[in-house]
Amino acid sequence: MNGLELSELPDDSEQLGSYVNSLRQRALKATELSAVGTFSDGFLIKFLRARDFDVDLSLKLLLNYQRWRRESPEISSCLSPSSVLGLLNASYHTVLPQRDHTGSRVLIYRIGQWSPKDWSAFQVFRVSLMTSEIIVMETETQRSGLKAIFDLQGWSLGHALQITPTLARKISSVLSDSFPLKVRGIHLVNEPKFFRPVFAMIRPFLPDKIKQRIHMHGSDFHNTLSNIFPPAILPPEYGGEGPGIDEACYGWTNQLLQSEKLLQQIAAHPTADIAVTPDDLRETVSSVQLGHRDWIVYCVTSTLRQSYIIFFRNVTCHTKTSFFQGSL
Ligand SMILES: Cc1c(C)c2c(c(C)c1O)CC[C@@](C)(CCC[C@H](C)CCC[C@H](C)CCCC(C)C)O2
Repeated sequence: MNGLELSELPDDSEQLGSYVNSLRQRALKATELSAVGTFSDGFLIKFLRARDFDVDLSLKLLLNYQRWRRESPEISSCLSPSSVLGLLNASYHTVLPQRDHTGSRVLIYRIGQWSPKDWSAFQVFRVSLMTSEIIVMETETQRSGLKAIFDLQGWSLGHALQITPTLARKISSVLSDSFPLKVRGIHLVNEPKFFRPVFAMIRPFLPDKIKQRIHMHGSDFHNTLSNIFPPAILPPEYGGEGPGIDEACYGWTNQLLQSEKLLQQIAAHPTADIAVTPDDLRETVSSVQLGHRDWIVYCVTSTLRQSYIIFFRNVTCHTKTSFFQGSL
């Protein structure tokens, strides 16, 4: 089976097991000296899918991801959507509700809505990292990657001064080999002439493959964008017939806010499965009792938006009702 066929298989299929185990062994060897304890299957599969199940390349990506996070605590240690709520409420960013015709997620960033007086480039970068961590949990996004539209209308000296050479390096790293997402296209629109010097800092560090995927559309982008993306999914502001940009931004802001806890866990334990506490469960037992005999099996979707099957044996009425108080 080739990488693309493997990528189509679900996370729990047997054929993936040997790839997951060999990446885990090599990652544990390579990170022996650091404090990383375990790697969950789900964590490793993201890196395998991102590199079409080439274990060498997946390992390299995984180590780069760890290094990037270690070297960028100013960005990666605080993944809290509520800490950048002002930016989100200004309609700076959205992930469109619908994928494009190839299955890619479509992201929009509107630089003009970022006031550089109020928000540092680190905070702005965190928005991208939060979105990336959320969408990379989706199997379909692991397979089909993302496309981003950057609207540079309103790009000013104040913005440019925030993009230091160090930050430019960090931008090129996440775009090339430090995050397990396939970048399928970057579309710049409304880019002014004086964006060029900033782009010139980022470009030299990008591999050819990514360079070729960056397109400059200028201010006459309505037609060109709607040739690339199905018009039905794009907001009218970008030449489509989908929901308006403010509505789309509002929708994604809510998704991010709902993921606050999940992002906190990713910032603290990026390599582990998401841990669930009784508190997470108590709020949202949307469950069915599947089994009987001495086992009681519940299927639970937690506030962290992951599903769990929970097995109980010999449950007394008391523990059951207190654990699921008010929810069943
Ligand atoms: C995983 C991942 C991350 C984390 C990511 C992006 C993409 C495509 C990813 O796949 C794109 C945006 C970026 C690099 C954050 C950028 C934050 C800065 C502060 C925005 C300033 C504006 C840039 C000067 C505009 C041009 C950038 C393009 C050439 C990418 O974060």
